[in-house]
Amino acid sequence: MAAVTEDSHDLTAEPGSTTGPTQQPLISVRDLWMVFGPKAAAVPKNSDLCELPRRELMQRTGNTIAVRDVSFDVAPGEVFVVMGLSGSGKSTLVRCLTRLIEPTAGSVVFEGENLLQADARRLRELRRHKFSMVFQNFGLLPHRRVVDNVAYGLEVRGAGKAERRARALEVIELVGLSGYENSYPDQLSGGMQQRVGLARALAVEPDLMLFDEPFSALDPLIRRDMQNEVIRLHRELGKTMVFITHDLSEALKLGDRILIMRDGRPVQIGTGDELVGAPADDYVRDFVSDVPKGDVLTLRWIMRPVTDDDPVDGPELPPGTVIRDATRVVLESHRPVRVVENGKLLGIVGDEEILAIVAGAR
Ligand SMILES: Nc1ncnc2c1ncn2[C@@H]1O[C@H](COP(=O)(O)OP(=O)(O)OP(=O)(O)O)[C@@H](O)[C@H]1O
Repeated sequence: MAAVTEDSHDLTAEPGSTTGPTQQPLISVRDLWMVFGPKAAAVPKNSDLCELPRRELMQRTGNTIAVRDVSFDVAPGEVFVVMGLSGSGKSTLVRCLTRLIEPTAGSVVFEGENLLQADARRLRELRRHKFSMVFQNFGLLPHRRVVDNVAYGLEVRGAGKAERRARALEVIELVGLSGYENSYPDQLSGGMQQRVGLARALAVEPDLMLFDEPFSALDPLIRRDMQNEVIRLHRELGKTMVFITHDLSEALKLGDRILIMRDGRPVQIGTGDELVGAPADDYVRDFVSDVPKGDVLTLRWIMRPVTDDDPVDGPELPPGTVIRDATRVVLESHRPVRVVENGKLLGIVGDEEILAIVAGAR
């Protein structure tokens, strides 16, 4: 796993890993900077200023670097999570994707189009037809019934009343809110209000859904329900999602890949098992230290090469099997499990490898 170096933007996993979009990306971000303050554009070009600690840069120039040289691709249908502590630049980064905040430098290419060159009219069109956002504070219109909140994006787009209502009722059912069409937001619990937020975002059939810490304000149990809801909707609809969170367990649960940010910098991009199995630096290592490894890592991470002494007639499992799910098979078998991909024997896993993880030795 490559850590960030001054001359390297490759934060993805090493060859042979399972990650990284292989098809044409839906959205492609390159060398993106967002600097707040006077003469912001000068900052990315000035390596001395870029290296200053936050406070000093502010004192000397009045600028804050919120997003610092970030590059990544999101594949169609992927759930891409941006994770980091408060102030790490997550919200700014995601707002730059649709130019709700105007980036200082870099490029954002969406479906082959450089969004930084789009004029105001084209941007409006894209925001109405291609993107939708789910916010932490729900962002519902208090004086509108659920059905009218959900239909809002279609109304802005100029859809007729009957069409709007039909589509709104369809997505209200999809998010499990049938029966509440005529309620007002303040008659609903937080979780239900966020379901309305989800329905409103889905109603416009966007190509890209952006989630800005949508569940942070919810109680833990409701939050878990809503995470499962997003997983279900993603499975059913296959939408591409960019999801911001500061919660690692949420990131691991939802993300196909996760970008970890620190002080505006990208620290590592990878699947959950890559972050846990090969953290790029001490910061990521610290972040993932409490994650139960057996719940995240797969057999690929613990298999050992086959030697002449190893019996090779044990049960067979694919390398992507999560260790937790393989534990019983391995421990119950008298022979090591063979890790096989496309008919090829990659390695074997025996009791020792499993127990080392369960006992926290690896
Ligand atoms: N409009 C602004 N003007 C000046 N500085 C800003 C502005 N918006 C954000 N910042 C600064 O940019 C940095 C990144 O902020 P951002 O809100 O993107 O972080 P975040 O990771 O989303 O944090 P949080 O989870 O608290 O929202 C912070 O130092 C913040 O103070």
